[in-house]
Amino acid sequence: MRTLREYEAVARERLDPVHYDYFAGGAGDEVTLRANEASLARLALLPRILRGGARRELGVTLLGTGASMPVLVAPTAFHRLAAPDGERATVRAVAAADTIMIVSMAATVAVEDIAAEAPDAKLWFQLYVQPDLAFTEAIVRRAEAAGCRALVVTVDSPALGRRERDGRNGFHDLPDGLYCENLRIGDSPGHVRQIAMSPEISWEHIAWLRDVTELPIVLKGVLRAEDARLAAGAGVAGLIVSNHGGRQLDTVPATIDVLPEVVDAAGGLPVLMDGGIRRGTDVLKALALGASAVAIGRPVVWGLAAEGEQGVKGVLERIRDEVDDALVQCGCASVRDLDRTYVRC
Ligand SMILES: Cc1cc2nc3c(=O)[nH]c(=O)nc-3n(C[C@H](O)[C@H](O)[C@H](O)COP(=O)(O)O)c2cc1C
Ligand SMILES: CCCCC(=O)C(=O)O
Repeated sequence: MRTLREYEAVARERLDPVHYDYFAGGAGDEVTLRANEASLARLALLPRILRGGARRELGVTLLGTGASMPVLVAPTAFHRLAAPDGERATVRAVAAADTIMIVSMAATVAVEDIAAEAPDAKLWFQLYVQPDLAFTEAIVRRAEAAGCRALVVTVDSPALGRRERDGRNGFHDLPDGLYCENLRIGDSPGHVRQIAMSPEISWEHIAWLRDVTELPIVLKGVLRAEDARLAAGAGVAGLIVSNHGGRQLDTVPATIDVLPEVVDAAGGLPVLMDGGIRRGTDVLKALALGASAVAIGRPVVWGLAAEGEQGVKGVLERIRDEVDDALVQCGCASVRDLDRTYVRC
């Protein structure tokens, strides 16, 4: 497989079609799902000439965590549906690539076991704040104890998105034997249905979370400038511009289209972006428009389904090569050289 899209084609052949639809699908008419990739494709890169460097610097530091490239692994649920070792295979590949894995709260391997599988892996933990604060705090303590270095709080899910493919396929729960291991309490296994996506979660919960943990808090799912301003005022450490890969509210804008206004409102906080990143050129466009880094969701799942750990490694190395190629073609020696003049809107 030479490209991220080729990994998707192989994954599609290997996966149970019901599980493929869960991974691939979006909400409603999937307008936003398509828009993420389409808007990135529509932007043009404007390279400089007669400059650059013999070697490119791709590394970034995010909230004190170094990554060898500006491409992180977005939190995605249920990796054991894609490959038997699930998140264990993913974390080995992520550690080898020296980037950051954002572990999903809905992982099918416990965060402690993910951390133990690759002790030098750099992990952040994704959290859906639960109305049961004692339960939420217990999960935060587990993530801290496992060595996670940031909490990524998903704020675009006051309710689960309307995923019509899953409805048609009757996919509402994990098959027997697979559990949401981060929700396990004592001997009772964690079930997907236990994850509350609650419309009652508010800024007060973010303030509560700041009191509960020393970990930096990143809000994932920001699309509007005024929310970025509120976030900066609420003492969060970073933002992720995300529409959940088109899986929550359909017809919201493509993430790349709102990135600049969120960056301008974020008061200097690091802003990451995800949604539709499939090529090195997509990464450059997001960085040029102010992102500190991007994250990829589905391509990692496709690598995992196609070839397990090797497949995730393949996906990460191909996007790294493409970022390097796009930089050299743009006349840049470093990801830090990019600015808005490199993109024509
Ligand atoms: C199968 C799947 C599961 C996901 N699970 C989670 C999750 O558990 N928590 C979360 O915050 N986001 C979740 N997301 C959203 C991703 O973190 C990310 O925002 C999105 O996939 C980025 O778009 P991309 O798939 O086009 O790269 C999931 C996305 C997919 C495709
Ligand atoms: C209840 C788990 C939800 C995982 C998720 O966020 C997604 O499928 O997009």
